[in-house]
Formats: sequence, structure tokens, C-alpha cells
Amino acid sequence: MFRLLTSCWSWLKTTEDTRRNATIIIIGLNNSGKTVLMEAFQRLLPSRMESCMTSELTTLLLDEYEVSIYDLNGDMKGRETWPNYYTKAQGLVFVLDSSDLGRMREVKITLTHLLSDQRVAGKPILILANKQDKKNAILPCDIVEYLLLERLIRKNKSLCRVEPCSAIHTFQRRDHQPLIEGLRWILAAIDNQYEELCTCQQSLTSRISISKSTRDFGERCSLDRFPIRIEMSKEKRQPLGHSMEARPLKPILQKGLRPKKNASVTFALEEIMEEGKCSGRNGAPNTTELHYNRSTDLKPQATYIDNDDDDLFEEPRAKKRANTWDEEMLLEDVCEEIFETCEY
Ligand SMILES: Nc1nc2c(ncn2[C@@H]2O[C@H](COP(=O)(O)OP(=O)(O)OP(=O)(O)O)[C@@H](O)[C@H]2O)c(=O)[nH]1
Ligand SMILES: [Mg+2]
Repeated sequence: MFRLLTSCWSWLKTTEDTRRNATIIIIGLNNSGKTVLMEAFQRLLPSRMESCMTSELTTLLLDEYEVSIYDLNGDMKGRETWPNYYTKAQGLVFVLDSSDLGRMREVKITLTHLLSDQRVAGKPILILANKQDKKNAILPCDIVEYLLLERLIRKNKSLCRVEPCSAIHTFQRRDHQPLIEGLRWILAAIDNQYEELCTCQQSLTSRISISKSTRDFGERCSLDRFPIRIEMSKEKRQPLGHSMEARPLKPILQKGLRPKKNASVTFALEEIMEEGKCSGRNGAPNTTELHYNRSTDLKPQATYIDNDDDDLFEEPRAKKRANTWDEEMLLEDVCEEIFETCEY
């Protein structure tokens, strides 16, 4: 008995010792479902009781990770506080209401603004296309297209995944797979570039604390740190034969899979890797891929429109669902102007 208890204790201790920490922020417009998602996570995953839990901070355990998640408000006042968390966050979860077409332009502006912030550059971002249970919810492929996500992510040099989900379904424990898979993906992506993110975080923190003494509180950090980050990335990656230079980004179909219902979409910097080969300690995929989850009960037929030259689909492309978008919304391309004009 004593031996059993001792081995249990040493197993627990080893697990504690090997647990990896990660910090994530959940952001997105108000009413997108962030808090319901947080509650769903809290129901699904064990939490770390002794750690500080506030209404906005929750610490959860998933696999070998201990993940601190900040649920931030999405109203205009709340959005002003987001930048205070950018430095400490190693990854971002951006939640959008897939059924609220009226606010999709606001999502685009907000996301563009977010991704243009240098404190966010290079950090993995999981976009949760929430409320897929609603009849008028749009599909991830259309969201990717409308938000011009590929272009944004290329500028930001981040890994990105769009995951369709329903916080309500998850909360009712009807379908929690997309959320858990999404969380696993971002944790694996953080893990893959952990040292890089930590080093970057440290350099940002020291710069911010220096700036705080000389500038007004809350003032944005200067842009000059960005080249340093890129330099760092280059240095780190060169021995592996990778480069963080801007290279074309594109979603690639996982071989053998076709566009299916409600597919999640993953972007990464284009890196050549053998198929099925994973990098990172926990086997996180590091390749550019378009990933399809197995979620079947949420939406009717999904159509992925590929804008790239390479046609990776074996079947002829289907037409875009005509009634999904306002024509005006599809035609407008405000992205470039937004970089110039977006003011908060
Ligand atoms: N149908 C449906 N409703 C949802 C879903 N997720 C959230 N909601 C509803 O959306 C509303 C807003 O949800 P919240 O979680 O409070 O939104 P939030 O993003 O935290 O909003 P702020 O804290 O104001 O930024 C609530 O009425 C939820 O019940 C979903 O997946 N499906
Ligand atoms: Mg909330």
C-alpha cells in the first residue's frame, strides 16, 4: 500500500514537474460567445484550484499543459484593454459570431487591427467561428475568404487555424471535439515555438518596463522591436533549414481528404515537410495544411473556394453559396485601407 501511494505521488510529482505553462487570451467582439466558451472549457477540463482564479482568468489543465486563459470583454471599452495582455499572451483565441453578418465588417476591422500589432506578430491564433448551430451561420471557408485571412496572416507571420464550433452545443456537452481540438492545436503551436515566444516576451517586457518609466502608461510599444523578433526567428530557424522570410501562405488540403462539412482551416508559413511528419515535442503539425474536423451535425454542405493557383482539389470546384453573402460584402476589399485608417 505504501509503495502504491509512493508511486502515485512520484507519478503526480513527475506530471507536475513536466507540465508546461501557456497563457492565452480569448478576444472577439461583444456577444460573440467568449464567456460561454470559457464556461464550456471550465466544464470540460479540470482546473487548477490553487491558482488565482478571477472572473477573467481561469487556469485549466489539458494533456501536459497548464493553460491560463483570460476572457476579455469585447465591447469598445473592453477592446481598449486588450493590448495590455498582448505581451503576456503566447497565443490568441479570436471568437466571432458566424451568424452575425451585420457585424462581419467590424470583425474584419478588429482582426486586421489586432494582427497589425507587433506584440501579436508571430503568435499562433485560433479563430473560433462560433454559433455554427444557428441557421444563418456562415462557413469557415467563407469567413477565411471574407476576412482576407491569408493576406493578414502572411503579414503577421503567425500560425492560424479557423475552427467552426458552437459554444452552446459544447456547453451542453453535445459536441466538444472542435473546441478541445482547437485548444490542443494552439497549445501545440505555442509549444513548437515556446522558447522563441518566451524570449520575445522577455524582450518585450523589458522594453515595456523601460518605456513605462519614460512614457505615459499604456502607450503602445514602439515598432522597432519587430525587426529584432524577425532576426531572432531567423537565427533560430536557420539551422533547421527554415526561414521566417515572408513566403506565400496557402491552405493546403490534407492529402486524401476533400472539402467536407464545416471544415476547420489551418494556415502556417509555407514550410516543406514530409507528409505525416510532425515537428515539436508533442507532435504538433508544423506543415501548412487545411484540416477537416469530423463535426457533422452542425451545418449543411460546406464549399471551400481556393484562391490560389494550385488546384489541390480533385473534384471540380463547386459554386460559392450565392445567398450567403451580401454582394457588397464580398466585393469590398477594405483590408489595405484599414491598415492605414483604423482608429480606436
Ligand atoms: N446560438 C448560440 N448562441 C450562443 C453561442 N455562444 C454564445 N451564445 C449566446 O451569445 C450571447 C453572448 O454570449 P457571451 O458569451 O456573453 O458573449 P461574449 O463574447 O462573452 O460577450 P462580451 O463579454 O460582452 O464581450 C449569449 O446570449 C449566449 O447565450 C452559440 O454557440 N450558439
Ligand atoms: Mg464575456
